[in-house]
Amino acid sequence: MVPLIIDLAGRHVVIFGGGAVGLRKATYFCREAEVTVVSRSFLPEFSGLDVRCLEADLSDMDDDALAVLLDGAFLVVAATSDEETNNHIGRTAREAGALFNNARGDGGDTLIPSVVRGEEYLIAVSTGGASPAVPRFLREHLEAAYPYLDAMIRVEARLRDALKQTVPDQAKRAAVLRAVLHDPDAWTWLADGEDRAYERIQERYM
Ligand SMILES: C[C@@]1(CC(=O)O)c2cc3[nH]c(cc4nc(cc5[nH]c(cc(n2)[C@H]1CCC(=O)O)[C@@](C)(CC(=O)O)[C@@H]5CCC(=O)O)C(CC(=O)O)=C4CCC(=O)O)c(CCC(=O)O)c3CC(=O)O
Ligand SMILES: NC(=O)C1=CN([C@@H]2O[C@H](COP(=O)(O)OP(=O)(O)OC[C@H]3O[C@@H](n4cnc5c(N)ncnc54)[C@H](O)[C@@H]3O)[C@@H](O)[C@H]2O)C=CC1
Repeated sequence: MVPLIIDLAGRHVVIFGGGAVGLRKATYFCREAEVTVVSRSFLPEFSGLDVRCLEADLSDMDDDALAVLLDGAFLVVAATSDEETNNHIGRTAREAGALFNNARGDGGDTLIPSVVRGEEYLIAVSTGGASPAVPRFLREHLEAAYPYLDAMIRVEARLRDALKQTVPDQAKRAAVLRAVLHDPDAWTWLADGEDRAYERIQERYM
C-alpha cells in the first residue's frame, strides 16, 4: 500500500454502520465529501454531522438494492458489527468500481490513518492494520510535542525567501534552515508570537 492525499470535494462516500466506528469515519470524511451513512440504528451524535442518514437493515436487502446504494460512490466504508455483512459490502463495492475500507473483516484496498493536521501540514500514521492503537498514540504524541509547528513552518518559509535573496550558496541556505529547526530557542521564541520570533531568528542567523 502507498499513502495518497486525496481531494474528496464533490465525491460521494457511503458508510455502513451507525455505531462509534461509523461515527468516527463519518466525522473524518464529512469535512469535505458528500457522506451517506446506511444503518439500522444511529448514535445520537450523527444528528450533529453534515451527513445523510439512511435507515435500512442490510439483512433484508438483496444485491441489486445494495448496488443501488453504492451507485456513484467513490469510496465505500463498511463499519457494521457484522464481519460477513462488511465483506459482502466489500465485494459489491469492488464490482461497482469504488474504493473500499473495511473496519472489520477482509482487508479492503484502503486504510484510514490517524491524522495530525495543522493549517500548514498534514501527517498521516498507519501500521497497516497491525496495531491501530499505535497510530493514535503517535498522533497524540505529535500533537503535544509540536504546538508551534504551524508557526515554525510559516517562519521557515519567510526565512527561506529571505535567504534566497541574500545567500547564493544553496548548501548554506539549507544549513541555516536546518539549524533554526534544531535551535530550542527558536521554538521557545514562537510562544511570544510569530513576528517577534522571526526578528530574533534573523538577528541570530542572518
Ligand atoms: C485496519 C483498520 C481498518 C480501518 O478502519 O481503516 C482498523 C481495524 C481495527 N481497529 C480496531 C480497534 C481499534 N482501532 C483503534 C483506533 C483507530 N483505528 C484506526 C484505523 C484502523 N483500524 C485501520 C488500520 C489502522 C492502521 O493503519 O494501523 C484509526 C487509525 C483511524 C480511524 O479509524 O479513524 C483509529 C485511531 C484514530 C485516532 O484516534 O487517531 C483503536 C484505539 C483506540 O480506539 O483507542 C482500537 C482498539 C485497540 C486495538 O484493538 O488495537 C479493530 C477491532 C479489534 C478488535 O475487535 O479486537 C479493528 C478490526 C480488526 O482488527 O479486525
Ligand atoms: N476500524 C476501526 O477503527 C475499529 C473497528 N472496530 C470494529 O468495527 C465494528 C463496528 O464497531 P462499533 O461501531 O463500535 O460497533 P456498534 O455495534 O456500536 O455499531 C455497529 C453498527 O452497525 C449497524 N449494523 C449492524 N448490522 C447491521 C445490518 N445488518 N444492517 C444495518 N446496520 C447494521 C448497527 O445498527 C450499528 O449502528 C466492530 O466489529 C468492531 O470490532 C472496532 C474499533 C475500531
